[in-house]
Amino acid sequence: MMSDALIDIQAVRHSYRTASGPLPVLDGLELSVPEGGFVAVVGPSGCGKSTLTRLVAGLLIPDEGEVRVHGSRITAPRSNVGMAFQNPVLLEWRTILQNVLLPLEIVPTKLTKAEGEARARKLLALVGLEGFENKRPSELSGGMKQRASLCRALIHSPEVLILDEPFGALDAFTREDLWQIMHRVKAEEPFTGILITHDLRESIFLADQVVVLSGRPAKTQFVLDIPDTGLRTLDDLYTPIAAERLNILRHQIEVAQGRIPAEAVT
Ligand SMILES: Nc1ncnc2c1ncn2[C@@H]1O[C@H](COP(=O)(O)OP(=O)(O)OP(=O)(O)O)[C@@H](O)[C@H]1O
Repeated sequence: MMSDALIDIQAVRHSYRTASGPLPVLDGLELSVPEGGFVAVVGPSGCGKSTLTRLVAGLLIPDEGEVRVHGSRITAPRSNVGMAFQNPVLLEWRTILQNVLLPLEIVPTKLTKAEGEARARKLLALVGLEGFENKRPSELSGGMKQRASLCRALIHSPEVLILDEPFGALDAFTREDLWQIMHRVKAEEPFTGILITHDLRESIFLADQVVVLSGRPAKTQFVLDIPDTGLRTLDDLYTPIAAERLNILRHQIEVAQGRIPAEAVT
């Protein structure tokens, strides 16, 4: 199918082979992210959200259906992807700056060593870590480590940024700080991204589209567009429209969990 989406997932089905037989995880996954788009994916625990990120990174080829990036079918692992996870996994024997530079040692880059370092310093300043370049990971708080991990995911200007619950382990205030930092980063360093999250407020604050997956095997159950209304502030989460969006998504999650019938929310 022709599409101008940067990431285009169509009719994907996949089962893991396990000792006790095939485990169907995805059945009817559809997802489309335009260039510069930021899509949040929410769904019941264990429904296949991380599996979706593996498909986009080319770490997993689906049994059926297609995963395309820029129109090309993904058939092998992709280096042009940036990833950040709940656990920031920074290397203790490297400084923060050296940690951020790590992807440039692994994936092909046009940047010289000096340019790479300048970019790393710029990204660190953008997330408020100026002055921490030469610290070790253990000298940083959880939120600061996660900010460094975000810089590392962006250092090679990836075609796609995949964030798999990056703020999940942080306390509520730190998480809200990170949300605001994400907006700053997106404005200064535009990216195309997929955010996996369990936090509905996070999804409507950060993304321009929220995709709800059904229970396993997951299909795309519901899509909510969040129109671009310019810069978002935390106050926007306490408006009637935000309350309405959260209510819609909460009900969709209840449907996905099988706790209420689909008819109850239409
Ligand atoms: N390599 C694998 N082999 C077999 N089963 C797997 C494999 N990876 C994941 N699974 C199973 O597939 C299902 C979906 O896993 P996945 O990690 O994609 O879900 P998730 O939605 O990200 O979960 P959570 O919300 O708990 O983070 C789970 O039941 C998991 O146990």
